Amino acid sequence: MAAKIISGKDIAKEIREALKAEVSELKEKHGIVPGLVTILVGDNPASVSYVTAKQRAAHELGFHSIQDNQPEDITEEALLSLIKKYNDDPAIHGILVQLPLPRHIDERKVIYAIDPRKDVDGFHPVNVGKMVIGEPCFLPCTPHGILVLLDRAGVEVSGAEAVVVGRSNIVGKPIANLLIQKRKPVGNATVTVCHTGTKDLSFHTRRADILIVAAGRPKVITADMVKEGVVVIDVGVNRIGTTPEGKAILCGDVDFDSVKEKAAAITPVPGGVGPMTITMLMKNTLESAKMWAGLPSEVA
Ligand SMILES: Nc1nc(=O)c2c([nH]1)NC[C@@H]1CN(c3ccc(C(=O)N[C@@H](CCC(=O)O)C(=O)O)cc3)C=[N+]21
Repeated sequence: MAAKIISGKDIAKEIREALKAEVSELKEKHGIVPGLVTILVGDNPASVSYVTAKQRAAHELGFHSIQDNQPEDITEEALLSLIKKYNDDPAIHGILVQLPLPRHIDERKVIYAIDPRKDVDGFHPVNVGKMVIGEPCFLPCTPHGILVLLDRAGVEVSGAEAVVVGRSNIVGKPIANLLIQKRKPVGNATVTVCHTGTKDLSFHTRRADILIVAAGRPKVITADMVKEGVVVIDVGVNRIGTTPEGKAILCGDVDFDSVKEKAAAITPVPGGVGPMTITMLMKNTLESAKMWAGLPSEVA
């Protein structure tokens, strides 16, 4: 069986159209413009390209958006006071500090410094805690995007065996948590969480009806490790080379070419989860703007 390709790119485009309409309505009816600041420390090429994509999306939706570039050697103290400035800025509803940060800066301190009501990444412990107990909050963008992808692709999640490979704070842990919740439309799965050190990884992955891979290693999941008819969500973004024109060559954590022959559905890399991550950042920022204005919102 050749898999249905779940195009995150197309689904993201549809959702952004809907968000755009909502942004204009918010502007017309209430005079509110969602505001997003993305803070980039240094000039790591991958980080620059992600932040640029986020800013482009924000512009396209009609957000007030600020790209705040800081030098690699900014002190932790200066970065923390910059965050405080945006915490206190009423035109800003979402603050994103691009990770990873240089080694001399404590990421924990930075995440704790962001006002949880502007934490559109969903990384602050207040939001992580609310997510775990099922309260309205900012969901982390990648797991949030995966929920939407599964919903839009019509995947039956309730009662399914979902296997997550990877246990990071930004993908593995939160997606496993969300999938076990009594949550509609996507939830009520039976979840196993593995990682690259799991004994007999393929014993687990072969049981999966839904396989979510965020291992951070190129092509760790091969065709022999999955069952016929599985739905595969590939979260990996690995740069494995450069084209003669100087563009990065990307691949996922799944060996797409072989796995697609056995899967019922699969997300590609690029064009799968990545565009959804950015779209959910926009969604969270819009919901934040509504919350700050005292309007009904999904995050409060
Ligand atoms: N505070 C913070 N929040 C983040 O959300 C965050 C972060 N730091 N640090 C890095 C990771 C990574 N991430 C991606 C977003 C979009 C694509 C994406 O759109 N990828 C395109 C390809 C992009 C390309 O060509 O490089 C695709 O898969 O089609 C990928 C990765 C967000 N992250």
